Amino acid sequence: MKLIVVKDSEQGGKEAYQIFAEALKNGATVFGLATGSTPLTTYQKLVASKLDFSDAISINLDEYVGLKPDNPQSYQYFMQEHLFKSKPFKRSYLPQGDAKDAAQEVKRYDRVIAENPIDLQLLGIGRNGHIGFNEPGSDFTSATHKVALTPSTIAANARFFKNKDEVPRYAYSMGIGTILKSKKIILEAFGAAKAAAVAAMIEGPVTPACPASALQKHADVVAIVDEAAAAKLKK
Ligand SMILES: O=P(O)(O)OC[C@H]1O[C@](O)(CO)[C@@H](O)[C@@H]1O
Repeated sequence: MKLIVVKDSEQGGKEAYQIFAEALKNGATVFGLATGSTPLTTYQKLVASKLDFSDAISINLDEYVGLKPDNPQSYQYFMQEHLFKSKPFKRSYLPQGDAKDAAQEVKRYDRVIAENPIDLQLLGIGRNGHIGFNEPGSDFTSATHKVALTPSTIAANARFFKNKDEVPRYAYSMGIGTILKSKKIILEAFGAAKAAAVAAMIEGPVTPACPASALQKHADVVAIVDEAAAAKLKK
């Protein structure tokens, strides 16, 4: 795993932007995207740039179960607001939060990914080491699935809702197996709250206790980490 330590999320966004620009220049057409506060500076740089994604495809990592796409807390809405309305892609895919049949929905999403192999996947990391919504204990070979969120993730994401009770209890998420099939991966982590997860991801054993440690098995991962999130690394 290549590690880039930056001063702050602003610098981190610039580094990630460069990798997106390079990938696009080199013919990448399918971009895996993430939500949460972490990728925001990257999206700001993409929006401010001249990069053209109108021939490219985006595939998001996850979506809350039960939320309609026009719900302001949905990841579909988030992506529209922060990226797609300014930088449209030819096609943008997210799991459908209000799908009637969960089993069909995860199959549909896996077909989308199989038909559009991901060239560059952007990831954040949860305080408990989750990637996408693959919580500790997740199977490293998993495909898209319905996940029960842990109390720690519900508490962390409550800041985006009126209160904790409004946070959905389930999400659809690409699996770790799906994520590992991406050709190249950028993982961003900013802030002291991510320091323990970053140390476990990079220096800890490869174990489902830290889902992000699965990235040690991938040949082309760039971790972009700010100084606060890098603070618990030994080297
Ligand atoms: O970036 P945040 O808001 O700290 O969230 C951490 C991670 O958890 C998720 O929200 C779960 O999907 C990711 O999208 C994100 O990268």
